[in-house]
Amino acid sequence: MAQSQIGLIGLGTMGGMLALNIAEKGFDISVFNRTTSVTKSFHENAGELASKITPCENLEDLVASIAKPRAIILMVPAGDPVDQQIAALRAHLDADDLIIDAGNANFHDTERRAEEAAKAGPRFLGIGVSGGEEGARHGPAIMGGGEQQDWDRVAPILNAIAAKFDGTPCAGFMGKGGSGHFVKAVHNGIEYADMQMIAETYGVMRDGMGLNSQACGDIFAKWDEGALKSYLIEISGKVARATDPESGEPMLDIILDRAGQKGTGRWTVIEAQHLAAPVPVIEAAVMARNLSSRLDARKQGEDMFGAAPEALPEGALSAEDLENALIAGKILCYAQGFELLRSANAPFDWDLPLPDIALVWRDGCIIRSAMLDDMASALSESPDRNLMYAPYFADLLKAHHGALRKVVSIAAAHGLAVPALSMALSYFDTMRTARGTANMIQGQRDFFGAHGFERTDREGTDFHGPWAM
Ligand SMILES: NC(=O)C1=CN([C@@H]2O[C@H](COP(=O)(O)OP(=O)(O)OC[C@H]3O[C@@H](n4cnc5c(N)ncnc54)[C@H](OP(=O)(O)O)[C@@H]3O)[C@@H](O)[C@H]2O)C=CC1
Ligand SMILES: O=C(CO)[C@H](O)[C@H](O)COP(=O)(O)O
Repeated sequence: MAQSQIGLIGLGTMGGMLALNIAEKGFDISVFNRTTSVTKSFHENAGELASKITPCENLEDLVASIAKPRAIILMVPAGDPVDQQIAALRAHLDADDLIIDAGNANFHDTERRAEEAAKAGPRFLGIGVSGGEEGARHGPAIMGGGEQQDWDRVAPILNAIAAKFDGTPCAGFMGKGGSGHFVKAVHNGIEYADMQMIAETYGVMRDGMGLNSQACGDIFAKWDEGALKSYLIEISGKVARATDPESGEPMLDIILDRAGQKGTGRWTVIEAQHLAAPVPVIEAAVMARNLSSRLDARKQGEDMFGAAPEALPEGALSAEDLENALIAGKILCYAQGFELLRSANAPFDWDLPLPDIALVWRDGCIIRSAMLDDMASALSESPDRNLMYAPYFADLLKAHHGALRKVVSIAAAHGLAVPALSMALSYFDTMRTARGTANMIQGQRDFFGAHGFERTDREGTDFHGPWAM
């Protein structure tokens, strides 16, 4: 019997769809799931793709059904499940077989697993996959990390299943170790920030401008025809326009305002702090998700102080102001994400291909957006330049930072919380202020701790002030 070209473990939301995608592209695939009934129903429902899929009830059968050297994708939750699967597989695999973790792993875990694999085998590749269920089925973006030879071995399959932008696969090798999962984490950090800023504009429209969900959805749909064209704006419009079949109410009106999270945004800001890389928009987005879960405390605050949001005066803000503010916020947030990627190169001895990352993100992934093609061009021209200083994006910022300031200031004056947009504005203002206020910090540090400071009028690093104790 012919053996499969690849195996996959974990037939959940992502794994099931990836397996169908792989089969559809003409590859024979063996699949295994912890719960056997899932494997059976997956195969029964695979339709005409079923003949390309070998369902397996245990790991021995899975391994035996794959051609050597084997490649097996793991699509299970991050953390212990991945380690458990690797440990279970190790007993059945040869040293030159390849385990591919395609989940959202913390890249530190991927680094560790790559080191363990280098010592004891089997081989190991960590790939970030983005696009959700639909992307996994019809074309995700894929960010690989590990040994180039292992990427090359499975690249024909990964390129075939990836989304295509003008015919180019949205899949790329990012470098060694955990670099693929690091790039995916930063992708998710940007995703958090993008989603949060969109949610903030929705809040201004709903609470400040008194628009209903349908009207907000119509505005998002219009924005999706302009500079903001992106998957997240598109689905925001669809979410806002949807009606709950049970109650007949707008879906948005019956969804609780408590956002879930699986940890990738948090990983991104923790790592950014370790690297001293400023990503304030992403930090604000993670903070906002954390605050969203404090439902009781927020209710207590509203009872005590009165509800914050106030209706805006007629004509105070237009949908165009919000659109332009979002354009500026989006550029600044992506700029921070790419700066974070760059700042990881030296400490991890990576050479992350920033222009290629922008190319990979152009389609298939959750943050795909019309701007990414221009970002790829700007990064190709000058990979070391902050995106906000690239002429194309600098011109957009010059045109739209006024709208960002208007939205943030009017929102603040009327109790409409816009933390991510505010952070985008603060970042922008800080990054165009040659003389900031850290001289005061240095004076304070020297006063209480004799930490020393630099002077504006002399060379040297260890000056002290005439502080009277
Ligand atoms: N959903 C999404 O949009 C995206 C998810 N990801 C990542 O992909 C991975 C899978 O996510 P998703 O498909 O959404 O998750 P699901 O919860 O839909 O599926 C999880 C799968 O993992 C299996 N599983 C769970 N725990 C274990 C375990 N301890 N040992 C073995 N198998 C286990 C489940 O098997 P069983 O049927 O037995 O429970 C199931 O097949 C995660 O790392 C996630 O972060 C990445 C990109 C997008
Ligand atoms: O990786 C993804 C999209 O790119 C997953 O959907 C992930 O679960 C999103 O993160 P969170 O669950 O924390 O919102």
